[in-house]
Amino acid sequence: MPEVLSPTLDQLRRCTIAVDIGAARTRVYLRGSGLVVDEPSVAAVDVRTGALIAVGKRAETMAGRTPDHIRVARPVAGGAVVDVEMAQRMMRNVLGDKLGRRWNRMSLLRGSAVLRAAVCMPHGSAPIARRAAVETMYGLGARRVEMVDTLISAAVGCGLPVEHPEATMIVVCGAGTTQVAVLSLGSIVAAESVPVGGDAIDRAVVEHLRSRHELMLPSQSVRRLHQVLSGPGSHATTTTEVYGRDVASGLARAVTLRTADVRDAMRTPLTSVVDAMTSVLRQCAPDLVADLADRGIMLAGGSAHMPGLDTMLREATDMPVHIAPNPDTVAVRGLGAMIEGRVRPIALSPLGI
Ligand SMILES: Nc1ncnc2c1ncn2[C@@H]1O[C@H](COP(=O)(O)OP(=O)(O)OP(=O)(O)O)[C@@H](O)[C@H]1O
Repeated sequence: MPEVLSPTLDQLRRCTIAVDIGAARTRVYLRGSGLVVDEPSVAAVDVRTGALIAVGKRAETMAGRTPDHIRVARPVAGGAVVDVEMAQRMMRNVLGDKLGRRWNRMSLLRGSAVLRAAVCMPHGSAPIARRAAVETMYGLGARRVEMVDTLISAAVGCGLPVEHPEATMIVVCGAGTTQVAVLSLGSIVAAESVPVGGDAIDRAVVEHLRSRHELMLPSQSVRRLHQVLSGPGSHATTTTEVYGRDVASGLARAVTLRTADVRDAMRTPLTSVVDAMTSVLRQCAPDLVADLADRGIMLAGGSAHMPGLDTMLREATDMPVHIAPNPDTVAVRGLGAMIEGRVRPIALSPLGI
């Protein structure tokens, strides 16, 4: 059971940067400066020369539109860096000189001092995933890497009172993974991680259109569809027209979709998220579950922005669901708070003294 507020807080305070390398976005917090990088985890490479053509937002816009000699690579998948070299090149590029001057100045000031980085890792990461994260950071000049469970840094980033004896529940729904935890007294009481996130929910909507309406929807259109159909003020009967390519003829065609259709499509991947939530609750003592019934669940991660997701989780669990402020950056901001020393260590007096 990982400790939230443990002696490693001292080690974290010695870190210069806090990093969250996600399947969708890479975020870097620099001590003393705040969030300096929040870019898509994407790199475009010329396969003939191996040269990097674009990274981040510019590379992401190229996806699906490139000629044969350009490959759009995503070096992070399923909560782990799957291509260390590409991740290093991408990060070096998105960081530019944001880190360089300061990182170099610090190494001069400290002589041979060890440059430390803090990285948040998805709950239950395999050793190979941890190794890949460490190697990625070594390639950027770090000489020591401290790892923190994403659920813990996200809870801190949401401002949840994790060190108190009452239970708090957090659901971090990212692009490829959803992590769920109940925390109390600075520790994770129970947690689960499922390989389902916003991307799987989007894919379910695209698949619904393909199988029910024989329409291929461009992936960029899914977000607009969510906003129109599941946003504030929409009802089950609200409709919108979506354009795509007819599966058989290949020609452009429109279909009319209802909010209820989109929600039905989202429900299938969400079943695993709800199962993970109920499994975590089952592992908790009744007193903790009673706390949660009052306080509710904090929803974080980029997919918390998805209109209607909070309502669907509320309906499925019968518990209040609150969306964290700036939910997509909570993990890196929580880690940032730790490296800045803004997180108080837990102080428990030994019994009988
Ligand atoms: N406004 C929005 N509406 C709908 N979905 C959104 C919105 N903003 C972000 N998302 C979704 O959030 C996901 C990205 O979330 P986040 O940035 O937390 O991912 P990540 O940390 O890189 O991923 P992971 O934790 O799985 O490695 C994507 O699936 C994206 O489609």
